[in-house]
Amino acid sequence: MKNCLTIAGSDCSGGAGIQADLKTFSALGTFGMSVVSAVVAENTSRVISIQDIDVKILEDQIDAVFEDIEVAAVKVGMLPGIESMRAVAAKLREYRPPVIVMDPVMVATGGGNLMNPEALGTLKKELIPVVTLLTPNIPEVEIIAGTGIRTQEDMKAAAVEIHRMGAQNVLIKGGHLEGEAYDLLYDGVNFYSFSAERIDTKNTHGTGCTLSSAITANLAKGMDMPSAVAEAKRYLTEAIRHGLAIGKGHGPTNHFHEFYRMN
Ligand SMILES: Nc1ncnc2c1ncn2[C@@H]1O[C@H](COP(=O)(O)OP(=O)(O)O)[C@@H](O)[C@H]1O
Ligand SMILES: Cc1ncc(COP(=O)(O)OP(=O)(O)O)c(N)n1
Repeated sequence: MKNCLTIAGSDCSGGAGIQADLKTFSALGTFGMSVVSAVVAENTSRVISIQDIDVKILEDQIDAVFEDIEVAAVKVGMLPGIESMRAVAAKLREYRPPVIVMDPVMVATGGGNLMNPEALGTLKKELIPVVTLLTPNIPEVEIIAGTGIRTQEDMKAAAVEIHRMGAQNVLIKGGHLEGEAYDLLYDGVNFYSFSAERIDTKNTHGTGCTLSSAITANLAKGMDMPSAVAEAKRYLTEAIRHGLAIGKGHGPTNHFHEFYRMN
């Protein structure tokens, strides 16, 4: 079995963050480990408060995993600010895991900033250049690339721009656009399109976390990038289709649906 590590925030309501990542790692047959970067008091409707994890214990958690266990792939999610970004970037440069997938989490679906906007420069300078794959949503692309995104051509231009910043691969998620659920992968040479039906549901809490951790697990298992993304999107689409109407706001994706009992 391959070992996957998530470095991300904790969502106490279980839909996003390390909780979504660990459920996804397990559902896809990998062993999941977690380094907590922040504790977020949030639910399906709102973010109440955030406690950043002290940098020393953040670094110690990463050391504890890497000094003892072989890590096939790392997923990086919420990093709340400059200090945590610098610490994680330094540890990733030190341990050089074979795969690093980063979801540059900025804002929760229910509203609420999960990244200090002042950390944007650090994200671009220290983290984007070390990742195997960056998976921004449309608002995140607009902030990182500094350009508005309306069309698939806009997505292509922004993917090229983010690749130039140092990400080996860029997957722009189109969930925030209208029409089919269209995502675009760029590997520096080729573009790959991934389309799925848009499911009519409000239960989409944790979709970005689920997709990036599913890609991480698939890469850990040895899939090439386009296959890892295609399979992860199949998994995610079913997890949304069978999403759970839990809570008063945006319910979470469901990791234990029939699709995975059959595969
Ligand atoms: N209603 C939906 N039906 C099917 N797929 C969706 C739906 N909403 C989002 N997706 C897909 O979920 C993934 C995450 O999308 P997005 O909402 O853009 O990111 P984030 O969750 O980070 O905001 C993408 O693959 C996107 O195409
Ligand atoms: C702790 C934590 N991390 C990440 C997110 C955002 O997750 P995402 O998968 O983008 O889902 P939405 O919340 O945007 O639906 C989070 N909310 N909490």
